[in-house]
Amino acid sequence: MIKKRLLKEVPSARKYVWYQVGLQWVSLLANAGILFLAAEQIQRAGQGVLTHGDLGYGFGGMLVLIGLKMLCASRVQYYSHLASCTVKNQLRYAIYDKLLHLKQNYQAYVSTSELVQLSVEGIDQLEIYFGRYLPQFFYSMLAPITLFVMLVWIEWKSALVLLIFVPLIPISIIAVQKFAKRLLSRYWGAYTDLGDSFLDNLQGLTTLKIYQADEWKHHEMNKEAEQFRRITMKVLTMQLNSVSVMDMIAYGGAALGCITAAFAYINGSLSLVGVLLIILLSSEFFLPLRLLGSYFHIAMNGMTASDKIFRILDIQEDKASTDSLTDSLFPIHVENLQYGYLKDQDVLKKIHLDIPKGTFIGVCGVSGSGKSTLAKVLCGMRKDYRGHITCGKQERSKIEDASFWKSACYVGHQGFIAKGTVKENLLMGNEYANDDAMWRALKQVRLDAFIQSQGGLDTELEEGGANFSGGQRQRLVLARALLKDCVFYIFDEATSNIDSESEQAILDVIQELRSKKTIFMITHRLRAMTECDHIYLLDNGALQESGSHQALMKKRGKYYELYSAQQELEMIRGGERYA
Ligand SMILES: Nc1ncnc2c1ncn2[C@@H]1O[C@H](COP(=O)(O)OP(=O)(O)OP(=O)(O)O)[C@@H](O)[C@H]1O
Repeated sequence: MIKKRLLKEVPSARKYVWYQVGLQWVSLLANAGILFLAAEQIQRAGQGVLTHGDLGYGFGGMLVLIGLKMLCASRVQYYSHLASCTVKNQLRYAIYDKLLHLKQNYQAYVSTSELVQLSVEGIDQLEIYFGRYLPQFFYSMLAPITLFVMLVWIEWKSALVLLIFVPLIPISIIAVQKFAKRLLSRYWGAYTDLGDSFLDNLQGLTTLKIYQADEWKHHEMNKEAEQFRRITMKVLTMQLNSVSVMDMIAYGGAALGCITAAFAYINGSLSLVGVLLIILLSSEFFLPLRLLGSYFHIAMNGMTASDKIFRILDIQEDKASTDSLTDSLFPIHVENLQYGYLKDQDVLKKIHLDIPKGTFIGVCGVSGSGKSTLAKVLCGMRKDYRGHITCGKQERSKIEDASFWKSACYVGHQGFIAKGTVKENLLMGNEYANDDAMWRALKQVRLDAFIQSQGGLDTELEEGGANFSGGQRQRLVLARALLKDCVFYIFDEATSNIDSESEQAILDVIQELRSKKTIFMITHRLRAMTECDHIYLLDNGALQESGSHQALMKKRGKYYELYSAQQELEMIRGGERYA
């Protein structure tokens, strides 16, 4: 019923839990005092001996105790809030910190939507665990014992009856716990799956509309949502049933305690004050546990979410990647490289390749041959490879990413563009770049005239650069990469899915760069490869051919076949265009 790891994870929230328990206990004593004073007044009134002095003393005392109770209640709220805030802050910080340590690699372990759900709603559920459930847990142990100690002096039989019924409530909670755990695990599974599908479908809505597949996806989502609704209803039913059982125990126990006290009063072994006190306090025996039971289900939800949060926090980071790049990045030497996303399914198979300083290296191959995977491994996004990648004399997997990225830059086919101005996006490449340098870079990628016409460097970009065309976005990404001015550029399909004018502009820039930098270019457009110093052709994850464009063409192997087929296709397209 208590998760020790959660308590350990947020030590600073623990003191607020104890403060709440203490204040609730003081409030219980105050309540007992109020009831005692009220019972005493009633007895005196019944005996006809109630004086003005008694009334003043009784009501005055009750007012003071009511004030104390109110103060305790407000402080309990305050500390509950503090406990929740501390937990939320610390756990969200821990997740964020973990993500920073996992770097680009985090998606290998957890999907973005699951991460968002756990960090937002999952942690919100823990707010109740710390803010309400935990203090209530300890208080509901303390309250019946305190009341028993008080009432046992008044009438031991009634006190014992009340005490005996109390443990039945936690027993009923424990009985449903096992079932609840399984059910809540399924609930969270359905919830994160639905979140994944929702995000996926939202991102691909345009494509779904184009293929008129939105209706079909709509039905799929409805099915998933229905599954989620069913499991949610099961969770609610389980919670309501369990609350009903607890109510039966609580009210049954209180009633039995009251009946025992009433008999004692009739027999004359108990005073009126005693019987009134037992009747009025009997519900206090059960109320804390009854409340604990209703918090328990929400807390269980949080505990299940916490299992998933701990799974993220427990991901083993690449502790080995702590070395700075001490010497030159070059030559980069890849030897016997093997890598697979899944166990026993290698996507890269015993690859050997060299990237000497100042060379222009090309990698090609049909779709799915492993080109992007090779780039990911080279960039350190996947470090659990077998074989060797040495940068100078250092193993790539041991080099800290920040140190690697000081010398290198990666340009993929969909570079990240942040909401903000063109200038802000360019400054990401080099925070010290001045306006002249930015205009030079924009000119190099042939985007200067367009940016000028839009309002200059302060032109606003929407999220993801949505108000720019695909080609303009890609040229902006390249301008940013140029401003970085590093020694090693990795281009991974940097010209795919864009117009021919933008493609040519990007290829021209890469050509210009080759005299000054080391370039590793992945593309399936073989026309762009003819100027490479060395080309590697991958086939099904293995290195099939390598050499210069001329040597590979002479060889008349796979490269020749692919190149000739693409040339033919382009000629046909060209013919069609001019027909
Ligand atoms: N995250 C992933 N998890 C599991 N398998 C993956 C993942 N990414 C890629 N793969 C698999 O690895 C293989 C190589 O993919 P990769 O993206 O490296 O190919 P590629 O040559 O770059 O293809 P393309 O030219 O189409 O981009 C494919 O069979 C693909 O299904």
